[in-house]
Amino acid sequence: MSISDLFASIEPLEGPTVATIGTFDGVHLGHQALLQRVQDEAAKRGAKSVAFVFKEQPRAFIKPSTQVTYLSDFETRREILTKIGIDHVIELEFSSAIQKLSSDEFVGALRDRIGLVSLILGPGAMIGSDRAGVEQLSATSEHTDIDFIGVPAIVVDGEAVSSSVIRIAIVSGNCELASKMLGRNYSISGIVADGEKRGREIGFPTANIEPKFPATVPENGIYATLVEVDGETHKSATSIGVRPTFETDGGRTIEAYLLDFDGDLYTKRLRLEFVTRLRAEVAFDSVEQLVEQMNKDVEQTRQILANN
Ligand SMILES: Cc1cc2nc3c(=O)[nH]c(=O)nc-3n(C[C@H](O)[C@H](O)[C@H](O)COP(=O)(O)O)c2cc1C
Ligand SMILES: Nc1ncnc2c1ncn2[C@@H]1O[C@H](COP(=O)(O)OP(=O)(O)O)[C@@H](O)[C@H]1O
Repeated sequence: MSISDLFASIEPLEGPTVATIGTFDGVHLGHQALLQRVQDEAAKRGAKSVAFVFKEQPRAFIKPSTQVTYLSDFETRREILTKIGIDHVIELEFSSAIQKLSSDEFVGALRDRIGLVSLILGPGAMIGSDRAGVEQLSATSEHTDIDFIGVPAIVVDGEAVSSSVIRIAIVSGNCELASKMLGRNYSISGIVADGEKRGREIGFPTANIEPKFPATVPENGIYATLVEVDGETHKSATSIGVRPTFETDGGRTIEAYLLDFDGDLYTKRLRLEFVTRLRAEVAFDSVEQLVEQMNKDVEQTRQILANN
C-alpha cells in the first residue's frame, strides 16, 4: 500500500493548516493549552486548525493485552475539541502500516494531504517509527518548510498534567486532583440499568449506571456526585463497589441515589460527575446500620454540594 493510500480516508484539505496529533483522552488542561496554541498559530498564518485524534490509545494497538481505560469516549473528545474551536477534528486509525512510517514519511503525507505548514506537539510526543520529537524534527527533518513547535507541560500541584496521571488520580479516589487537571469534574456517562430492586425497599432507590466504553472507574467507595439527566442537574450520593452488606461475590456496580428526586430513570442516559470521595464501602452487620450510614452520607453530600 502506498503512503497516499494509507491517508486516503482523510478528507483532503487545501491548506494551509496547523495541526496537532494525539489521543486527547480527557481533553485536560495540558491538551487545552496545546489546542489553544494550534489555534493561535493557525490564526497567525491565516490557516485552519486541525487535530488528528487516535480513537484508541496507540499502546492498546501496540500491545493488545494491555488493559486500557479512558477518561472520555471518542465522541465526547470530538465534541469538546469542536467546541474549543478546532476547525477539523480528524479521526486517525492507528495501524501497523502507519506505525511503520518514518516521521519524514508521515509529515510528508500530511503536507500533501492537508497542506500542513506547522505541526505542534505536546511534551514528550514522538512521531514515526524513528520516534522523533520536536527537537529532532526541527533539526533533521527533510521538511524544512514545516514549522515544528513543542508546547510545555501544564503543572498542577507540582505535577505535569497528563491523561495517565489523571487516570491514576481517579482510580485512587482523588476526585479533586482529577478536577483540577481536567479543568472540570471527572464524569462517567451511561444508561440506567436494572439492579436487584433492593434500593427502594431500604428507602434509597439507586440508578445503576453502565458505561458503554472502558471508562476509568473511581476506586470503590461512596462519593458526593452531581447527576445530569434530561437536561437537569441533581445532587447525588453514589456508591461504587460490590455491596458487601448484601453480596458475597457481587459484581462491581456504580449506583447513584439522587437527592430530593422521585421518578423513573430506567434506560435513560445519565452523566455522573465526581466531586469528592466520602468513605470506603463497608460490610455492615445489618441493613439498619447501612441505612443509618446512608442517611449520614446524604447529609454530608448536601453540605459538600451546598454551592452547586
Ligand atoms: C450513599 C450510598 C452508600 C452506600 N454504602 C454502602 C456500604 O457501605 N456498604 C454496602 O454494602 N453497600 C452500600 N451501598 C449500596 C447499597 O447496598 C445498594 O445501593 C443497595 O443494595 C441497592 O442495590 P440495588 O440498586 O441493586 O437494588 C451504598 C449505596 C449508597 C447510595
Ligand atoms: N431518588 C432516586 N434516585 C435514583 N433512582 C430513583 C430515585 N427515585 C426513583 N428512582 C428510580 O428507581 C430506580 C432504582 O430503584 P432500585 O430499587 O434501586 O432498583 P434497581 O435495583 O433496579 O436499581 C432507578 O433506576 C430510578 O428509575
